[in-house]
Order: sequence, then C-alpha cells, then structure tokens
Amino acid sequence: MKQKGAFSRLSTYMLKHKLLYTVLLLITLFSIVLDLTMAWFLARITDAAVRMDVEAFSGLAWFGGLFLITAGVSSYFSAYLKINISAKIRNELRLDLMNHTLLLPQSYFDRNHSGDLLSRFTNDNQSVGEACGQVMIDLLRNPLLAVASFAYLIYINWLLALICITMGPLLYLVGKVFGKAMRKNSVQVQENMSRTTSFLNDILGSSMVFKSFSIERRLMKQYKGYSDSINAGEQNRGRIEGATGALSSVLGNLTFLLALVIAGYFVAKGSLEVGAMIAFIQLMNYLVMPFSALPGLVASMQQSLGAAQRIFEVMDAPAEVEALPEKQMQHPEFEQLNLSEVTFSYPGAGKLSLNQASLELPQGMQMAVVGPSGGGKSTLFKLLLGFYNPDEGEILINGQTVQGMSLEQLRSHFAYVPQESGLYTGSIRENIRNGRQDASEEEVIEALRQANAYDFVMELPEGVDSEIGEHGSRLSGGQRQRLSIARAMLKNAPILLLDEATAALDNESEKMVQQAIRKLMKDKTTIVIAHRLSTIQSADVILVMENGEIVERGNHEELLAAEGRYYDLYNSQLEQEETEGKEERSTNEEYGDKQGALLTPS
Ligand SMILES: Nc1ncnc2c1ncn2[C@@H]1O[C@H](COP(=O)(O)OP(=O)(O)OP(=O)(O)O)[C@@H](O)[C@H]1O
Repeated sequence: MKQKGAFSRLSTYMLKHKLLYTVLLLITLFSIVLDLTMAWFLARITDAAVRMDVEAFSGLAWFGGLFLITAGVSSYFSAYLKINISAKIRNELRLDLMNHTLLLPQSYFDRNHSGDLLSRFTNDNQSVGEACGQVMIDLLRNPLLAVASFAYLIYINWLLALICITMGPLLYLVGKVFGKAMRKNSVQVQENMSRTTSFLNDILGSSMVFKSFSIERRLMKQYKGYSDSINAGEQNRGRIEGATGALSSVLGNLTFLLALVIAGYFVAKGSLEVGAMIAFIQLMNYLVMPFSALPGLVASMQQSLGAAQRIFEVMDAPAEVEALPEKQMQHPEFEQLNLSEVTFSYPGAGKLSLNQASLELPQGMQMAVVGPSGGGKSTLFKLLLGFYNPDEGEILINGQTVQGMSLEQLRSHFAYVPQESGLYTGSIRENIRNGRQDASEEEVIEALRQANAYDFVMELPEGVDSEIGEHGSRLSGGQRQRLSIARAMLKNAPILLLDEATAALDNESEKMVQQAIRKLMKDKTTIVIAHRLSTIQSADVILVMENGEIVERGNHEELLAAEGRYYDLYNSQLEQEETEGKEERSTNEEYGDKQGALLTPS
C-alpha cells in the first residue's frame, strides 16, 4: 500500500468529523486574519507615536485589549479542537485495529511478534493522531498565511514585497534538504522503538526466566544496544534539527535585516511611512516563516502516513472470520468426530507436521495422544480448533465436514485446557466467566468446586474477586491449571481437549489437578495430550504420534503387548521415574541424616 493509499484511508476517518474540521478551518482562517490585524495594529501604534497623537492611544489600548482576548479565545478553541479531533480519530483507529486483530487467524500471531503489534497500537497510533490534528492544520495554515501576508505586503509596497520574497525559496530549500534527513531519521527511530518494545514485551513477561537463568547482565547488554540505538537516532535528530534551526534563524535574521534596510531606505526616501515599515517587518516574518516550516511539516506528515500504513497493514491482513462472534454458542449436538487422512504443514515450513492422520472419536470416548516432542500432538489440536486448515484430507463432526461450518460453530464443540493456563489479568470470576459469559454466580462457584479450586479461592482475601496478576502470576502453577479447568468446565462443550502441562507439579498439587481433570473428563468425549503415560492408562484409545504420523493405536494393554513405540516410551519413562524416585529418596535420607546430625548432641 502506497502512502497515497494510506492518506485516502485516513481521510475516511477524517471525513467522519467534517463538522469539527469545518469549525477548525474557520478558526484557522480567523487566526490568519488576526495575524494580519496585528501587523496593521503595530502600524497604527507606530504612526500615532510618530505623529505624537496622544489621544489615539486610548482607542488603540481598547482595541489592543479586545484583540488580545479574541486571540486568546481563538487560540483556545483551535488547540482544543485539534486535540479533540485527533483523540477521536486515534480512538476510532484503535478500536478498528483491535476489532480486526481479534479476527486475525492464529497463523498471523505465529508469524508476527506481539511487541511489534503493540507498537502499532501505541507509537503509530500516536503519530497518526498528530497528523490528523496539529500537522494537518499547520500544513494548511502556513501556505495561507504566506499568501495573505504577501498580498498585504504588495498592498503596502509591491516592489519591497517582490524583493523580500526572494528569500522564501531559499528557506524552503533548507527545510526540504533537512526535512528529508529528518524523515529518514524518524523512520529509523520508529523501527528501533518497535524492536525495543518487542524485546521488552518478551523480557518483562517472563521475569522468572531471566532471574532463574541469571541472564540479567546479558539482557541489560542487549537492552543497552537497543536503547543506545534509539539514543543515537535521537541525538542525530538533535543535530539535524539544530542545523535546520541555525540555518533558518540565520536566513530569518538576514531577511529581517534585509527588510529593515530596504524598508528604512524607502522611509528615508519618503515613499513609506514608519508605521508601514513596522507592519512590513512583521508581515515579512509571516511570509518567510511558513517556507522554513513547510518541509518539516511535510516530513512529519509523511512519517505519520508511514505509521498509518503500518496500522492499515494489520487491518488488511486476511481475517479468519468476518465479524466477532455475537455470543458464545452452547450445547451443540455431538455424535462423532473423524479425521480422514489429514495432512498439514505450517506456511513456509518445509516439512509435514501432520501426515495422513486419521482417527475416529465417537461420543463418550476418552482418547490420549502421546509421542516424542515435535511429533504433531499440538498441531492436531490446532487443526481441530480451526486455527489452521488441513492441506489435504478432512475433519468431520457428525459426518459433516468442518469446512462448511462457521469457526464459531466449530469451536463451540470444544472446551480447551491449554498447557499454559492462558489466564488474563483480572479477577478469578472474570477469568472463569470466559468459559461462558452468561454463567450465574452459582455456576461459577460450582465450576470452581468441580475443579478443586474452590477452597484455595475462598482462602484468598477477596475470594472470586481476587486479582490474579499478569497471566495469573499471583497463583501457583497447580492453581492456575485448576482455574483453567474450571473455565473449561463452565463452557460445558461436548469434546474436551486437554493439553497436559509438562511443568512438574508437587505431588499434592498434581493429585488435585488430576482429580479435577478426572471430574472434567467424566462422561465427556476427551482427547488428552499426555506427557506422563501413567495418567492415561485407562484411556479407551491411545495414539502414538511421531513425525506427524500416527504410528500406533490401541489401549494401554494392547500397545504394551505389541512391544512397539509405546512400549519403548512407557519403559523409558518408568525407568526415568524410578531413577528420579531413588534420587528423591536418597536426597530425603541425606537431608534427614543431616537433620538428625544437627539434632544429635555431640
Ligand atoms: N507455528 C509453527 N510454524 C512452523 N512450524 C511449527 C509451528 N508450530 C509447530 N511447528 C512444527 O511442527 C512440528 C509439530 O509440532 P507440535 O507442536 O505439533 O509438536 P508436539 O508433538 O505438540 O510437541 P511437544 O510435545 O513438544 O509439545 C514440529 O516439527 C514443530 O517444529
């Protein structure tokens, strides 16, 4: 999308505020009239002083007072309207961006960094807002002020006006050269900001990781690199702005002196009044100032259009559905789920993540999926939930291909318990209600009870109103999982997709979570991704996935008897658990011995 495209897209937002823009434009025109009046007023005062006309001063003082009040009021409304319009447009853009972001497919989030998205919501949005208010009006006002001043100058003395306007293009040239450098610089600073936001987003969201790995120094060094690059860009901007300011000021002063010398000459010759000379000098400022300001304004408009382009890029990314779901669908009929030779590879990935996967899941069946890391277990869930579509093969619910269903309808069949609990900042009640928004208080409490979460929630000072922090950071891992289970229970969908957390919980916590999972699975059709094989021995069917293929299927006994991949996995895990058990026992004994030694008097 070209910047022109960004501008026309942006104008649709601006046109919604035609009335406000019209008022703002009228005030802007009025402020130009006020500027010219100022020049006229200076001329009148000077003439009265030269003529020693004392009587004229009381009238002039009244006029001056009125002028100041009018200018003040006009300046207030101009500033207020500029901010008002730009805030409204920023708000509308933010909402549209959020609305579209929520409609984007999972593949978009897999490809793009959340920090980059964040900077489009913040930095870019801010920059576009400025363009629609201050920058836009200044871009209109400056040329108009220059033209009006020039007309007035010609009225005072056309020869003088023509001599003085020669400075204008010179100032414009300076502004243009530096404006280009400024634009390049601001694009660079914006990119560095976006990189830094992405970095901060990663780091600040995982404080426990950097603390536990003691990588604070490395992170500090990395952040210093990012921060220094922003600093270098800003220092550079200082140099560019300094040079522009210095050159503009030299040229401005030169213009002033030129105007003074030439006008003085005309006064000395008797062809110009002193008052007119003062007005002339003032008008000269109005005439040449816009020339130096314009290139900078054009540069910042271009920068803002770049920012708008980044926002529209997200809005143009294909959405997975056309509109946000009206409400959560409930209790769809369910008889059977089938996967028929489903093959899939992630966009851009060279290899298959699912290869000819077929399965049959009738109502009430409890299915477990196991296998080595990277085998395709989570990918299977992603396809079931409609995050991605199969490249080949079909997914069918009740014999009907899911391709023909709306995503809302498809997802209403599943209650998903992800590996990371996926809780949001907010209260426990708000988080549980994400399972079903219209759930009553009793239903929320019942879900908490079923998920073995009720007791710990009630022990919190504010019960279900307790805030759980970023991603539930104020809770333990097991507590987070139980809340995630309660949320799924409340949804009460026919098929439960459970991605067992790999994070080790302590025995007590694990028992509570397992209990909650069992209650959740009761009478439910379930597919569980299991990392601990001990938890899924009673499953009706166990699928073993490797390199995207279902390489074995059967129940626990059948698979053990077959002595294949499951048998190997099971035995290696058993061995591992035994070794860990031994290590744990010996640690406890050692610890016990030490305690004993400490307690035994020597
Ligand atoms: N967003 C993605 N883009 C590209 N490739 C991906 C993506 N997600 C997963 N993969 C690849 O797809 C394959 C299957 O991954 P998947 O996450 O389904 O494995 P898994 O069996 O769930 O592993 P684990 O037990 O470690 O969670 C892997 O080779 C992985 O690298």
